[in-house]
Amino acid sequence: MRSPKDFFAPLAVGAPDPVREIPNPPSRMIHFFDPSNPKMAAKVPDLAPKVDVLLGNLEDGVTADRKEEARAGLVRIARDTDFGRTQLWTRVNSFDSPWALDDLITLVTEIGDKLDVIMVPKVEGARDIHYVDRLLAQLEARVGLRRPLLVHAILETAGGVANVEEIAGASPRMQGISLGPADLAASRRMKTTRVGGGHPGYLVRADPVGDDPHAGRTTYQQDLWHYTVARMVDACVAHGILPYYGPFGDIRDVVACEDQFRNAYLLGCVGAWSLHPAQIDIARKVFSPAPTEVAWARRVIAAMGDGTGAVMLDGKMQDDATVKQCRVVAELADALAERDPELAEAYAVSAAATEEARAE
Ligand SMILES: CC(=O)SCCNC(=O)CCNC(=O)[C@H](O)C(C)(C)COP(=O)(O)OP(=O)(O)OC[C@H]1O[C@@H](n2cnc3c(N)ncnc32)[C@H](O)[C@@H]1OP(=O)(O)O
Ligand SMILES: O=CC(=O)O
Ligand SMILES: [Mg+2]
Repeated sequence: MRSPKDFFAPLAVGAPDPVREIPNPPSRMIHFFDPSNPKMAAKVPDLAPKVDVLLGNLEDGVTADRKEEARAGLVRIARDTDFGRTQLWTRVNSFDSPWALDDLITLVTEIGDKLDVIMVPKVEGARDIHYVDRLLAQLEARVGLRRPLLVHAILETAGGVANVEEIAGASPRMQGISLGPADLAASRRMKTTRVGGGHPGYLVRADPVGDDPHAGRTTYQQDLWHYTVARMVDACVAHGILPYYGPFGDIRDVVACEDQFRNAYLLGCVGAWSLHPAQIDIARKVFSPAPTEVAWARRVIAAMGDGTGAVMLDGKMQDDATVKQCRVVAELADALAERDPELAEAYAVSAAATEEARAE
């Protein structure tokens, strides 16, 4: 275990000081693109202003014979594109692969100043984070980076889930964790071939009425990922880092995608991956609180004055705890409004409408 006293000392001479607080700009959608795919690469400049995070993916989804091209493509794109306020992330290959070492060396030395976060797949435990932590410090020192790169782990092995708390707290570089339901299903030997979402066979059934065990028994499909997402959220929040839902593979099923993203949002996740342009607006909608929720949160905050005691609002009890719940929503809305003029307008309109309703 690393001593708390030296947790914030650089791991290489000349590397930048580690961050003490994880930056939390909007990251509602982490949009994946394959830098070796010319069609996707051509869309990056147009996509940049529409997404919170663009991620150049080098791992699964990129064929083995295009790994080098993907790496070189990402270097080119990072140098040639104005990303504005949009963050640039990458997902490197897994540490047991023949490509990971060159991914890290090339990307940090060539475009380390452009990258915000390095996503690491198939993290099994703190040992994987310690490895990348030291290596990044050495590379940062070599090229003289002044800002440390942050690390994001994918939770996609049974071992990783068993060790999720130690992963979340393994380094001051830890920015967040995403659920990886495809690899995790394989690792656990779950019998689903879907990428995220529920399964018609995983259900609860209402009790029988009368003697017929088949008649009138409604079933409800369940979320296969509930336990893991909840566990991941607790591990992340306990360590001051950010939880994300990962991929939803049925691109055409925009309804189920929205439901899966919303489950994650309600449980505490700050964003999800978008694999296709069609999923960008779903994530924006789901991970931005609805104007009515924001208006309600602001009403509770206003009614609670200094935030202590108990009051009744529209028949609902409010107290010190509910005002904290409402601050989560209101603070998220303020942060998003700062970035997104459309949302700023929607939240301002809802605030004005609430004021009017109260005055009447
Ligand atoms: C389990 C995991 O690890 S998930 C993460 C790894 N996987 C990925 O990153 C997958 C990323 N996404 C993709 O590869 C693609 O979206 C696919 C394969 C799912 C579907 O691709 P297509 O069959 O081309 O979809 P579709 O025909 O609807 O695409 C429409 C257009 O959007 C483009 N497009 C598709 N996905 C993306 C994307 N992620 N980013 C930018 N552009 C995209 C296509 O190139 C196509 O361009 P065109 O109009 O110039 O021809
Ligand atoms: O990498 C993501 C996954 O679901 O696997
Ligand atoms: Mg995976």
